[in-house]
Amino acid sequence: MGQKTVQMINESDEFELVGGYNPGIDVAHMQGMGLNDNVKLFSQLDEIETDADVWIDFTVPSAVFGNVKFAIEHGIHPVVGTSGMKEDQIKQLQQLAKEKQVGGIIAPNFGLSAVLLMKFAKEAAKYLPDVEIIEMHHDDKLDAPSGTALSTAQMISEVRGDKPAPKSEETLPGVRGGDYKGIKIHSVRLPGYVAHEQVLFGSKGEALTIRQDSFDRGSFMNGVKLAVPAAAKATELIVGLENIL
Ligand SMILES: NC(=O)C1=CN([C@@H]2O[C@H](COP(=O)(O)OP(=O)(O)OC[C@H]3O[C@@H](n4cnc5c(N)ncnc54)[C@H](OP(=O)(O)O)[C@@H]3O)[C@@H](O)[C@H]2O)C=CC1
Ligand SMILES: O=C(O)C1=N[C@H](C(=O)O)C[C@H](O)C1
Repeated sequence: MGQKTVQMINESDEFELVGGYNPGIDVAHMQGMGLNDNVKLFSQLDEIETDADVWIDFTVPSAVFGNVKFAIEHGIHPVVGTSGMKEDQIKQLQQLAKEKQVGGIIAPNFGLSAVLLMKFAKEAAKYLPDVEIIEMHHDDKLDAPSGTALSTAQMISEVRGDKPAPKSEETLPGVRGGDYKGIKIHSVRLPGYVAHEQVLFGSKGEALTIRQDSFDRGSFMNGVKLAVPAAAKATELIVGLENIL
């Protein structure tokens, strides 16, 4: 995603890349990404000195909270794609953003198909409250469930409330998947996959399946392009791309 972001910025007339950060910085690799000579590279958070307006974070679940906190504290508006942040961490960052008046955007998914899937699933759950989610990703993904699946479950539970999933004895532990307020989430990790999600609704005598597929990681950049100017003028930390579309 870092490479796609650099490519998108280099091709844009609106944005300029002024810096890059990676604690395990590999200069040769970064040079291969087509960075200009005036792009400053940093390998330690506390060494970052920049007049950047926006911080785009596609990193790892263990680092994202610290990165975004640093950005807000230094007046840089965050655009966050990294998954795996806990609800209380997001709340803390929202509070900090409010105090500092440095807003930004956290988007579990920057792909339009995924944003629409979440909206449609929330609508469907009003009428079809029995639902399970299957998310499918490449086998390098560090976290499970995906941020998108968790966000889908959160949006569905806003309209249907808590509803326990049917009880069944697991003769193979974990076989019924994770449980978010009664919504079962199943995470598939396979080579060849990119990012995909299905939301399955069941009812008496009928069913509805909503599916989205991200086949190319460049597709997430459409959402990032929209998020950057919106984040730069935001005074609070917005969660969900749908809130700026
Ligand atoms: N919201 C969205 O639309 C999307 C979100 N994502 C999410 O974005 C994140 C990144 O995905 P992806 O690019 O596939 O993952 P990768 O593992 O390919 O890239 C993560 C990068 O973060 C670097 N990194 C590791 N630790 C830190 C740190 N402490 N601070 C800064 N950088 C660090 C890694 O460097 P090194 O290799 O040297 O360890 C690596 O370059 C994931 O959480 C993923 O779920 C992905 C796609 C779309
Ligand atoms: O790791 C990925 O690839 C993706 N991560 C995000 C998530 O956890 O939902 C978004 C998209 O699914 C791709």
